[in-house]
Amino acid sequence: MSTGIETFVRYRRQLHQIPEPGFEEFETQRYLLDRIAELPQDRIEIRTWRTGILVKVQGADPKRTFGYRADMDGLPIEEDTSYEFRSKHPGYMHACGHDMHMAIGLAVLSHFVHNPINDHLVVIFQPAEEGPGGAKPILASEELADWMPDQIVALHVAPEYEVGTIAIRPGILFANTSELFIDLTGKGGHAAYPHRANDMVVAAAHLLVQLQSVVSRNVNPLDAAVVTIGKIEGGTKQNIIAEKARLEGTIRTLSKQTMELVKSRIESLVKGTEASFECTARIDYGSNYMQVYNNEEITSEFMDWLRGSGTAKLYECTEAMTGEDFGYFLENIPGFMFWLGVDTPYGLHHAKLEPDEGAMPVAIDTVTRYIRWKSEQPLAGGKAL
Ligand SMILES: CC(=O)N[C@@H](CCC[C@H](N)C(=O)O)C(=O)O
Repeated sequence: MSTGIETFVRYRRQLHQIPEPGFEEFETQRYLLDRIAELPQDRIEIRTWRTGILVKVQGADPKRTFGYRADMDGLPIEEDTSYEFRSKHPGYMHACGHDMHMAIGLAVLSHFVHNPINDHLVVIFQPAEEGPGGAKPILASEELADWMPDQIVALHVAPEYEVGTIAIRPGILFANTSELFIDLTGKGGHAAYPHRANDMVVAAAHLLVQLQSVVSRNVNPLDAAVVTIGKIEGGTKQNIIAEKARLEGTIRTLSKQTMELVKSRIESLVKGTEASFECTARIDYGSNYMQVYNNEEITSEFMDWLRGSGTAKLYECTEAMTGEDFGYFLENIPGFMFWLGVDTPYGLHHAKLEPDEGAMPVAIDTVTRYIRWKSEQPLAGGKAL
């Protein structure tokens, strides 16, 4: 593996071409293992966990372990970028920057293999961030147990910030999330005999509108919550009354209490739908993600370091209603996540997302210099950080 930025930009483009769903990142895993095999092997150990990869770089005189985490999965989006290196997997796209997160991970790994520090480094390539969530099970895995970092860092591309900007805040950065799947079952029938059927397309339409009242009428306006239904399905043909309908969405809140309130209101509305439309309903909350809570002390220290380092312009941002299963890492390991400005008019999860690759050297420089600096700080009173 050569070490110039053009190498990692090339890797990002190659990864961009092979987006895969969560826990099916087989080609991605193979690609990363091939790149990791090109590194000098004498100071690294490699483990796989499902479709993920853990790589440990041995420190010269280790007292602690630093971690960098990159997510690996793509999204079910038909790409509509102007790239020559568009996705080769029909219907799938890296529309959340995970291709860049992984390429930056390879660069961080390569940097510390070639330029050792005293402490250990573990780079974690984690599957299934978009769902159902790889962070929680990888944290519980045997493969990570004896390599558990003492401090961990991750980043996420941010279309709304200029290249050269890092946005972060101590404390909560991203929301608590819960997926939401509602299945309605009524009685299908002939389109011309509505009185003999219970139409689940109509029931779903009413429920969809009622769900909009949860945030606007049940959540304190000074609190924050989102209920988004991103997909709705129902029926089989234009002249058949639909027996079944399904709503798929996500709930976001900045506190666990609000998550409970939102879920209990949704459950009441769904019960009401059963009564009103004489149907049965089933709610499935899919996967839930812990909020991303940046360790206040370490994040403030990083922000002070960043102001002095000049590797990027610091912006202290507000919380976002995005979700990230990196929250589970931060529940267990002190550390932080930051937004990396990639300056593009289209947002995350958009078919035209084209993050500016000029952000890659900013991230690589910041992460490697920060970890090196942190590793050189004396340990106070036997503490790991
Ligand atoms: C950074 C980002 O976009 N993350 C995703 C995480 C999705 C979690 C889960 N599948 C859900 O939809 O609740 C996001 O949509 O924020």
